[in-house]
Amino acid sequence: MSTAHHHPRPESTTLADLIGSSRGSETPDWPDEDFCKRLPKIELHAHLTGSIRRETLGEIWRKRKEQEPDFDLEDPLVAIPPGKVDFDLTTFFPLFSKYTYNLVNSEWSVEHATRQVLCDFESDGVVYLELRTIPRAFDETGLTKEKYITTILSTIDSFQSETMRTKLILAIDRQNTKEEALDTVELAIKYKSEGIVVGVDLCGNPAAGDVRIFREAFKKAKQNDLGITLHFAEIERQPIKDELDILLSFEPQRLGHAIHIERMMSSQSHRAGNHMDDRILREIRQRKLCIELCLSCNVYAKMLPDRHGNGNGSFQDHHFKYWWKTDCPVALGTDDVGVFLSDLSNEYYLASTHFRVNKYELWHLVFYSIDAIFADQSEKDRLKSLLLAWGKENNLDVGDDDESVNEIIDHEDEEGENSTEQA
Ligand SMILES: CNc1ncnc2c1ncn2[C@@H]1O[C@H](COP(=O)(O)O)[C@@H](O)[C@H]1O
Repeated sequence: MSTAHHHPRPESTTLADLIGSSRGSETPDWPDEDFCKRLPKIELHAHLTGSIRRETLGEIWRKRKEQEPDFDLEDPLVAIPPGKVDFDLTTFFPLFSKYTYNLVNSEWSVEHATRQVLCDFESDGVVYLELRTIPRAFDETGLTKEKYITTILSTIDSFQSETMRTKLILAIDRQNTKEEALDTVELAIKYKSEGIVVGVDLCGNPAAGDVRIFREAFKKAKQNDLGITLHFAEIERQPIKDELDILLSFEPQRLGHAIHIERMMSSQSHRAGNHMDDRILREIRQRKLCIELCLSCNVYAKMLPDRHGNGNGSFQDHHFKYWWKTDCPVALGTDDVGVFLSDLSNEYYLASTHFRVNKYELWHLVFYSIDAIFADQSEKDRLKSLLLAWGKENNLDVGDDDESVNEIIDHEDEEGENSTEQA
């Protein structure tokens, strides 16, 4: 990757060396936590309900208890103990369906929780945020899907500032019906003109659902100029054989997680006879789709294949290692910071320490992902000038303008094709 040409990486051999050197004063190229916090960041993969702090759930729970002493949902401190992050895919989804959705189910609680989520992203140095949420109706409080969304939209609207701009993606749950998916797209179309709703996502339990039924919904989203991002290959065996082909036929600009598609990482699967399809990988790289990567989520939820033979995949096994050297933009994201307890600056710090990403390269990751946001050109321009100015102030060799940075990006594009094979 050409950025490495600008800033050769020291030949540290162990992670301990690397973490040590990144904190040492002799190697100013290595980011520390403060750098990662100050770096103006873009968050493109954050689920609203999964981003709610446990303390906030506690506040909502206590208020509810005051109003309804018979309210019998467990205290969040018991249901989701402080510090617990080891949810796997079988315990993770029920956390929402069995707990959070029974608590955050009224206009007040949705607004209160959304406000806290926005505050937290802003104070972590996020300058552009795309939150996503599945429109949900709550019969017990009479909150309709539309009211749920308009409550979030007005909270976002009242929070907009020069420091952080927020957009909203409406998500289709893999367990939705065809009609429910179409309704979600209709809602997105209806609110798009107000400027906050920018796209549609497909998420939910990756072991469930048949994505073929969503063809029409995504076609409609595309026709109406909504951005499309899809959770992709989160598990090794998709519920239907050609799921990944079908998802690519929805013409997404971005893919979330994109874990189980890389041949280089699947030698064990090869032996087991479920080898990944290089065609899918090539297609993604040819289209230069933006890959939204969530390190802590994937490690804590044990979603990564074990490549070092020491149990579940660790940070070093993360496919960030692969993607950040391709010409596909990589957008680091938190996924569910309320569950995995790692904020976006920490995700940058983790990437930097585990994969030897220097300050310039970290900055470049953000810069290169700007074109993958779903907002319009004026927002992209704002972010580019902000990043360029910040890079200069912090003595990064960012070039004089947007174009000189893009020259580096063009150079990377030429390298793209071959590395699929090397991989
Ligand atoms: C491994 N990571 C993930 N993979 C797939 N879907 C995920 C997810 N993390 C969260 N969600 C989806 O987002 C909902 C919570 O936010 P909202 O109520 O919509 O705001 C969850 O119910 C789940 O369907």
